[in-house]
Amino acid sequence: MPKPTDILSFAATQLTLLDAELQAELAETNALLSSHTPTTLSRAGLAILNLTVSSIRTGLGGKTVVELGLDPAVVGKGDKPDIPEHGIRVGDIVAVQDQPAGSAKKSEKRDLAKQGVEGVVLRVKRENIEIILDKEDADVPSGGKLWLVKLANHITYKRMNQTMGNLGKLSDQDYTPFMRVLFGQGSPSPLPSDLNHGSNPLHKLEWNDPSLNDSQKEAIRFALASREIALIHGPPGTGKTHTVIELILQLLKQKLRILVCGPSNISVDNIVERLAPHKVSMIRLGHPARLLPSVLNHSLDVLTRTSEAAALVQDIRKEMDDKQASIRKTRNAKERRQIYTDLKELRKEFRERERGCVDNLIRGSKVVLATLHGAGGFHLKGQEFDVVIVDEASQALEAQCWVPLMWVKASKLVLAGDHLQLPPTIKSLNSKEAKAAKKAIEKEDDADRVPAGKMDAVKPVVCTTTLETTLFDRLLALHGPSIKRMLTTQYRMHENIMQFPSTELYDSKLIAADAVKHRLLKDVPYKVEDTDDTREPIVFLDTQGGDFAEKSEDEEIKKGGKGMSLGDSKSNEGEAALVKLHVHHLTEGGVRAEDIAVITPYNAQVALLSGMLKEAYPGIELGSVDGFQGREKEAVIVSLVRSNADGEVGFLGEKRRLNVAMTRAKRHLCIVGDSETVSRGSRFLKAWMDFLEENADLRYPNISDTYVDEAGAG
Ligand SMILES: Nc1ncnc2c1ncn2[C@@H]1O[C@H](COP(=O)(O)OP(=O)(O)OP(=O)(O)O)[C@@H](O)[C@H]1O
Repeated sequence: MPKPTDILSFAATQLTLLDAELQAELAETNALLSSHTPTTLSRAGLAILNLTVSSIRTGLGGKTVVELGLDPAVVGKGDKPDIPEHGIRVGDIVAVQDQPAGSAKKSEKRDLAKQGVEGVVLRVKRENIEIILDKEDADVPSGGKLWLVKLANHITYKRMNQTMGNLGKLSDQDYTPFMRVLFGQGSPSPLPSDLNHGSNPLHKLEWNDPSLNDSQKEAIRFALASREIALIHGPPGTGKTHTVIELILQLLKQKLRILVCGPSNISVDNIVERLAPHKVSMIRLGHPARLLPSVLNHSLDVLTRTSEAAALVQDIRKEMDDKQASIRKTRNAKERRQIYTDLKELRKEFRERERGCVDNLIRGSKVVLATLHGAGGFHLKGQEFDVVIVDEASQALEAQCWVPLMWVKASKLVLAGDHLQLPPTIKSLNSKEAKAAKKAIEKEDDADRVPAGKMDAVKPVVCTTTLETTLFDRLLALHGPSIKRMLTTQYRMHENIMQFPSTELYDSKLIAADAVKHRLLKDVPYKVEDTDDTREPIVFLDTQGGDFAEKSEDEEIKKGGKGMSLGDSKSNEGEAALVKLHVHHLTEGGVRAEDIAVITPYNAQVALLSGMLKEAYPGIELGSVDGFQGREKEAVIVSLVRSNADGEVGFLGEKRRLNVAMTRAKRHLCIVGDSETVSRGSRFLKAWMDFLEENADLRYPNISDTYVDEAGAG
């Protein structure tokens, strides 16, 4: 019997864990801000110096938008006023402050982090950057030079916290039967007994895409027939989004109203783009600056401007802009106060009119799309949907999934994802709260342990969660595999590349589509020579023997938003040289650098490789395994890095990370690693090394090869 999850204690645990996660993120940002000078932060891409306000206007929701550009005093004569390269992106939370002197002491800087105004980056252009301010009456520092600095993103936490807070306030009679199923207090309604037979009406569906494969069709029928929950399990390259699109079209044929969400803007935009050719009446919520240009025509903002009611809203917007402009000209405190009062009134009026206009638009749409977080905006409060679909569901925190579920009225949920790839990144994994939650889970597991050999008959049960447990994981654990259907034909990898992950992780169920199963690099649709490398789907450069030892390094702050983490990382120079050599061989054979990706679990190795490869091969893509999830390339080289006498594998011990690493390549996968060290890491790693030994083109490079060929390798 599945053990039901106590909803109140679930909400309380989530709140504690979310708070620990926020604290971890704040601590990381504070450590950065307090221990580095503004110049270092700017070099690391986390701050922009020497700015001034170039204009202030009213944006969506009546919020103040400040545009910042480079201070003309720092722009050389005849130079373009372009902002130097930085890693601040749309959606980032930033503070705008008077710029501290370059020599400011650490403690002064720490205080500064609390001054100035905070806001969200709305638009990033070469010459300026726009920020929506959080507080309506915030006074932007003016006069001297300003700087802008990236802060921890606490806004997403706020919404998740509110959601979990609201969940925790419900009483027993508030729980709908749908919610009870989500917490195992009820079982999903039984499926029609003839679902798998031709007699069921769902077998007479007219498909919009006749090329759907059988597992995709079965998943769609299953999702249509399920009353409360359906999980669509899409291993790498199996057309998960393809299936979701067809599902949406079928639901629309049944005249149902659908809310489609994903954890990121890109996951949602991807669906909008693929639905657009089907002429679906849909609306995409979310700020236009965060949406892909191709999606804008479906965005609420653009539709609001082009609809009839829009004119009324525009009038007020103009009046507010004029008032904003006048504040800056006024020095008189009394006048300024009056203007703020007027603005407040106008803002109220603006919101009311805007709400009316927006409400009409949204209520008229059969498909509404938003990020999970965005679905919690006031626009959707209490609206009714027949089905909520979450794509990339295993990339979302459970609390994130509850944002739409608590906010709109819905009675059915479809999750599409792959719980065997990486879950969302968690920073507080080792916090006190996270450890306590893990312990509680282990205790539950122990209580449920069954005699060996009977395991299959028992469903795993997870009543307590860590932040890493996604809703997808928890539902699967709660109700067992009968609530999911797996897509089994993959359209990405050569069959040899697919084989190991299929056997080890997907019950040997994956099948390579005919179009891809024998594709090699030498067959790409441009001229590539037939070489020892281009004719091999898998190459293993085994560095065993101890000559290619790893190195530990303290990671410096890196350029760009994602590289904020400080701490211990690993690199391996010998492996990096082998990677370079392999890239050299591939490109010599005619493979374009743009068709090659080099990935590795360690940031220090990314940095090392970047220094060695970027200049010689500008088109090549380099990055962490985690950052490459969801992507694919013709040729992928994976540098495993770990090589030590103790068999320490750290990060590599995570199966889901390895799964991502080994399933990105379409035609050629080259693994560079030390089989001796790696195979000691886990049973899974041992099995992988054995598989490579038998099935890959196995090579034992010599450290001296890397010196000789280095010279010739560009
Ligand atoms: N039935 C099908 N017939 C032919 N090609 C298909 C079919 N289904 C999916 N594909 C192709 O497979 C590829 C992957 O599809 P899609 O982008 O939907 O995958 P996904 O599973 O969402 O991706 P990921 O593996 O990154 O999660 C696409 O190129 C798509 O056109």
